[in-house]
Amino acid sequence: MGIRDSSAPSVRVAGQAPGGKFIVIEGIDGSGTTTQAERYAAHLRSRRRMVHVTREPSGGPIGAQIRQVLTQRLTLPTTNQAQVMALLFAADRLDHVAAEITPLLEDGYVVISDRYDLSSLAYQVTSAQEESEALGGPPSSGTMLRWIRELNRYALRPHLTLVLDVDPEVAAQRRKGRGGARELYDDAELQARLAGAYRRAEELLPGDHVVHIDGNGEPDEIARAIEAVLRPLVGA
Ligand SMILES: Nc1ncnc2c1ncn2[C@@H]1O[C@H](COP(=O)(O)OP(=O)(O)O)[C@@H](O)[C@H]1O
Ligand SMILES: Cc1cn([C@H]2C[C@H](O)[C@@H](COP(=O)(O)OP(=O)(O)O)O2)c(=O)[nH]c1=O
Repeated sequence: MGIRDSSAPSVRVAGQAPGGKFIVIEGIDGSGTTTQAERYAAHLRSRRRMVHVTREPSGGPIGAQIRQVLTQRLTLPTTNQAQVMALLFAADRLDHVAAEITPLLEDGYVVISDRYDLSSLAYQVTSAQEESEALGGPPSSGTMLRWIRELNRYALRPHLTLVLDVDPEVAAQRRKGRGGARELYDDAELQARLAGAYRRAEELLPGDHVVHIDGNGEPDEIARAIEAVLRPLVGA
């Protein structure tokens, strides 16, 4: 079981809330973030800790709109689609932090978010790059990366971001097993590029504490690795 730890203190503009702990879990579609967020919460509950699992897009009003786009119930114009999505996700994130995450942290909860701004830095940067390539345009990733960081300047920094690194073929098999309708980013080539972006997550989030966990194995083995990584931070 491989673990890679950036061990950097947070130096981003937005501070960390006092009280509880804010943990983010990230990875490509089908990497197991939902499964592992729930498993870790169950572990903490069994130790009588106050824990809350949330996700992005959030359950708030902007999150609901984003889900309509992801399920292609709502269609955006194809030009600058990644930019529009980045704006929607950044707006949803600030609402999510203010309405749900910060109040619970202030009450001392461990808040686990299934996705946060690393998803925007991976998905929207990579899909903008694909769009630009399809139009025969110049590489756009540096500009887009800086712009998305700016959009998320006021997003509360997590105490720790866990990245589940999973081979895109393994994740695709899992998505197939899970069933459900095809979503906006459900494309093999995009998911392979995203897996590469996640492997370089600490470059996308300079100053944040990022830990990689090999997510290809059995759920129990991954859950044990996550508990070991988070024990010093959470104390359980
Ligand atoms: N380590 C694992 N090994 C095999 N299957 C898994 C593993 N983790 C999750 N799954 C299954 O794969 C599917 C996708 O997992 P999920 O947690 O929903 O991923 P994500 O939220 O990252 O898209 C689900 O059906 C889940 O039960
Ligand atoms: C938070 C966030 C998610 N996303 C994408 C990643 C997923 O494809 C989708 C979330 O949909 P969801 O159905 O929750 O997928 P999963 O169970 O794999 O997390 O939204 C972004 O593109 N940017 C973001 O900032």
